[in-house]
Amino acid sequence: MPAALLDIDHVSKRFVKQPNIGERIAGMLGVGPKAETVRAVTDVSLSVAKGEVVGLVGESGCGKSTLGRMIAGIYTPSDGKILFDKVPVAKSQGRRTQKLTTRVQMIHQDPFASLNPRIRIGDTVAEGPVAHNIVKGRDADSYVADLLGRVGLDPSYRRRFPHQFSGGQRQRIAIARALAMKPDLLVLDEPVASLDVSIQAQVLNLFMDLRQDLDLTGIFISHDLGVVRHVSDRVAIMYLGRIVELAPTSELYAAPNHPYTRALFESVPRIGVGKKSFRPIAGEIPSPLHPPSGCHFHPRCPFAGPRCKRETPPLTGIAPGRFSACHLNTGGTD
Ligand SMILES: Nc1ncnc2c1ncn2[C@@H]1O[C@H](COP(=O)(O)OP(=O)(O)OP(=O)(O)O)[C@@H](O)[C@H]1O
Repeated sequence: MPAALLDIDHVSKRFVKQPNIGERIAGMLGVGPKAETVRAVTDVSLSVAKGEVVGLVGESGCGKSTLGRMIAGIYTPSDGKILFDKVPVAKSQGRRTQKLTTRVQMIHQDPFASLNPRIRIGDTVAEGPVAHNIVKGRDADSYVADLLGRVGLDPSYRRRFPHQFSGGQRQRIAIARALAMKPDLLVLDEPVASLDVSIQAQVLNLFMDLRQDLDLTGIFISHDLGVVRHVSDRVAIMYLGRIVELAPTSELYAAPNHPYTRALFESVPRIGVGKKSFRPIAGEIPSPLHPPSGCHFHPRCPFAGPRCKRETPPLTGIAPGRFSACHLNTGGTD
């Protein structure tokens, strides 16, 4: 196994959810809610090797974006640490870390929101690399023209404004802007979720080509199992802030182990198969304000026993390179 470029070590993130003004006044009178803690990410450990792409999958609210933002240095972990090339990634770590964060770039779901509508996209793409001395101001124009060509856009488009582009083109611009920083690691947060299916395929293929050409390392966040399968070497399945299964992509899709992973696969509708071929996962996702005891999935799990309510199963090796957090793999559920 090559040395890890990214090391996530027992990382958790909690947010304190403050009551709104009305609730605060009610709180002062002793009848309103108090500040509550959202456990967005809990005790996640993961190493990513250079050149590897790891997919993060899970239902809405399971903590994928929060983990991605911690990796990109946007959020600071509440506990644990994240090392990029052996140096901590966190805003609070000072100048060395700030410089480092240019090596980690994040691409978001909504490319329009991340592009300033009043700035020509050539200037948007050039802004970061000029500010960080990656390219000199006088060379910026040709640098941007080259990058646009690389992401499949006509170099002359650099004089246009964001509203003159389609969704797929904007996402290409967002990729060009991230690549302009010469990153070693890209965190892609639902990068194709807002695009039409045919455009999704184009953007995914572009990512795959760039990945090969530039030897990029990636964290690919998506709720879409099909998309993640296409781009990832390994996949981590998250449930309510924890990784419950981690495996090489082909092995995970051939034989998912964790009951949640299996339920997730069974809940995906497939083209050409009868309506009864998919089964939604039973019950609702519990609130991360009050996660269930033991295994967070136990209230929805068909195999849950008393041990699952009592003990949190650790992520345990079940085969070379495969990990799952389920008591069924370690002596049963009682
Ligand atoms: N800044 C914040 N303040 C308070 N709570 C937050 C904040 N950011 C995220 N959360 C909460 O943390 C939990 C995890 O959110 P997160 O966005 O990481 O999940 P996700 O898996 O990326 O979901 P989605 O796919 O819907 O974006 C959610 O309950 C969310 O409401």
